[in-house]
Amino acid sequence: MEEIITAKDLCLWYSSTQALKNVSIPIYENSITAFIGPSGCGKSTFLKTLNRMNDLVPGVKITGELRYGGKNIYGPDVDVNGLRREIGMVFQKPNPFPMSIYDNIAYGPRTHGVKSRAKLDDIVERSLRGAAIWDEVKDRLKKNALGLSGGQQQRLCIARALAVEPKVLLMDEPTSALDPISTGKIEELTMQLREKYTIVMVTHNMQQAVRVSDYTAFFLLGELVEFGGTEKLFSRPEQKKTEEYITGRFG
Ligand SMILES: Nc1ncnc2c1ncn2[C@@H]1O[C@H](COP(=O)(O)OP(=O)(O)OP(=O)(O)O)[C@@H](O)[C@H]1O
Repeated sequence: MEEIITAKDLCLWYSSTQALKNVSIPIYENSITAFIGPSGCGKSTFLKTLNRMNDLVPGVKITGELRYGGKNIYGPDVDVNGLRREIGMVFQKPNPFPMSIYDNIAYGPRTHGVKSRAKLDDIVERSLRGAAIWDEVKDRLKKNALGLSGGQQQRLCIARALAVEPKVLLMDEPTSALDPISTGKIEELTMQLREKYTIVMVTHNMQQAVRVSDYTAFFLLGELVEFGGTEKLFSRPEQKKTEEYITGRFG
C-alpha cells in the first residue's frame, strides 16, 4: 500500500504546552486509519495538523516533518486552501450552513469557480449519492439543510466535503453526536468511501475502530504508543500500555 501521508518526529506546542511528542506514522492510501486514546492525548490535535487547521490557533509551534504525496505540508510554498481542498474535514457536530441542501453542496465548487448550472447539478447529485443520502433528499434540495435530522446533516456534511473531490477525509469523532442507527449508517458509508478516498478518523469508541478501520494508532499523553493493523493491535498489542487501554484498565 502507498503512503499518502507521512509524519516523522512531529511535535506541536500550544504556547508552552507540548501536545504532540515526536509522532511518526504512515497513513496508507485507500484505507481507514483510526486514532484512539484517552481524552486530551492529542488525537484531534494531530488530525488537525494534517490539513493545517491548527494554523488558525495562535501560539502554535510545530517541528518535525509532515508529508502529503511527498510534499511538505508546512512548506512555505503550500497553498493552504488547495491543501484543504485535497484533505477535507468532517467535524464532530454536524455543521451544515444555514442554506438549502443544494447550496450547501454547491458552496465549495462555486468558491472554486464552478458556475455552470448543469455542472453544479451534477456535482450535487454525485456528492449526495456518494454520501448515501441522495434518495432521502432528492425531492427537497431547495429546503433548508437545518431541517434534516442529525444523522442526515452529518451525511450532508460528508457530501459537502466530497463535492470538491478531496483525496483524504479527516473525520473528528463523526458519530459522537448521533444515535446508534445514524452511527451505523455513517460507519457503513465510511467503509464504502475507502474505495475512493483515504480516511483518518478520531474515535472515542474502540468498538467503532474495530468495526471500521484497517489501521489504528493509539495515542497517550501526546505520544504515539502503537500503530498497526487494527486486528493485530486489538488482539495482540505489542505495548503493555495499549493492552491496558484496550482492555479498559484506564482511560
Ligand atoms: N487550542 C488549544 N489551545 C491550548 N491547548 C489546547 C488547544 N487544543 C487542545 N489543547 C490541549 O492539547 C492537548 C491535546 O488535546 P486534543 O484535543 O488534541 O486531545 P484529544 O485526544 O483529541 O482529546 P478529546 O478526545 O477529549 O477530544 C490537551 O491537553 C488540550 O487541553
